[in-house]
Amino acid sequence: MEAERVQVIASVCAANGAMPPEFIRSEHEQPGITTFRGPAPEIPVIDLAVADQDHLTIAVAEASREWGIFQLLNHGIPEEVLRELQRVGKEFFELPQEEKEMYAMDYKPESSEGYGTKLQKELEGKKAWVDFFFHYLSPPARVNHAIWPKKPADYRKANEEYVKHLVGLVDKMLMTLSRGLGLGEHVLKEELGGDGLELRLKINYYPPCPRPDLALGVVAHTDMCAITFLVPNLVPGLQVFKDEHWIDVNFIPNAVIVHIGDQIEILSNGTYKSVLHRTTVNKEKARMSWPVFCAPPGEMVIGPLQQLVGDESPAKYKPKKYKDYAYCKLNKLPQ
Ligand SMILES: O=C(O)CCC(=O)C(=O)O
Ligand SMILES: [Fe+2]
Repeated sequence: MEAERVQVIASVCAANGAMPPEFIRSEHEQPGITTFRGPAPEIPVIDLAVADQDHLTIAVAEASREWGIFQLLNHGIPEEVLRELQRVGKEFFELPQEEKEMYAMDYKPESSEGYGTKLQKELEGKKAWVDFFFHYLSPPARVNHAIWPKKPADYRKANEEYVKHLVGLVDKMLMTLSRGLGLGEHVLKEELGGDGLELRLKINYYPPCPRPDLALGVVAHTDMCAITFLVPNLVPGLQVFKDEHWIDVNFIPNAVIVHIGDQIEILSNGTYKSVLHRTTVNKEKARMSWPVFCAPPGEMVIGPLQQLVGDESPAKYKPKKYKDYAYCKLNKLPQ
């Protein structure tokens, strides 16, 4: 089935100013109504250059317990590497439509890769104002360069450079999160498959939208993976649900945004929170973001760490193979 790309719909809207009704959210979701306008706390910002290991552990553990999301400064990924990742992704989405369609993904397995748009409408029959591209970045055995964009020509180089830096940051944060639970620093990574940990890039492309007050980019969700590392472009749009309010994440140039996902919430037996988040869109500008979802291999069984479970703190989640968890989540079945 040929999907209708939001980018194509948006170019028609830009010409006639009309907003297609399937993108108009009901009032309880509309960002124009539900975005909190009062003074809101900012999501935690953690500067890796100033934090010594103990302070870093305390800051990361607290942010992960209270928020499930934080921004990292001085994370060690050079600015030029981020700029290149963003440039090549943007150039891909600016290619003629028929060139992008050569990468159209098939939606069968959970691990699909390629160019896509959400086919099924969500609850209440509404559609998300976003197109995307998915592909693995790591481990090498999982990477299929045949599906990576061939244009621009330096797409591969820019992405390989990014992942080279990112894997070190992922390890560092998993070690920090382990220490924050009072565990040995390698515990979380091992429970997530060790070097088999899978990093999958998604590029989100949110075209300009005539009525950003009525539409949503990505609808409210928690990430099903273990942990997500996200780089946005300059257009704001990420919101998190905190203390019953949808609040905007403030933009900090060159920061990397870290989301705790469902699998770390489960491993930590609920100590760390998988953050509920969504995205809004912009009237004039295309918003883009580059989340990298870090997840265990599908066969790994994930459940509360036995070191964290006892009479005082019974297990809150059932152990489950990650692929079964993903299947239930994607099909909206109970876990
Ligand atoms: O675009 C963003 O900032 C967030 C996207 C997101 O939450 C997702 O793709 O899972
Ligand atoms: Fe997300």
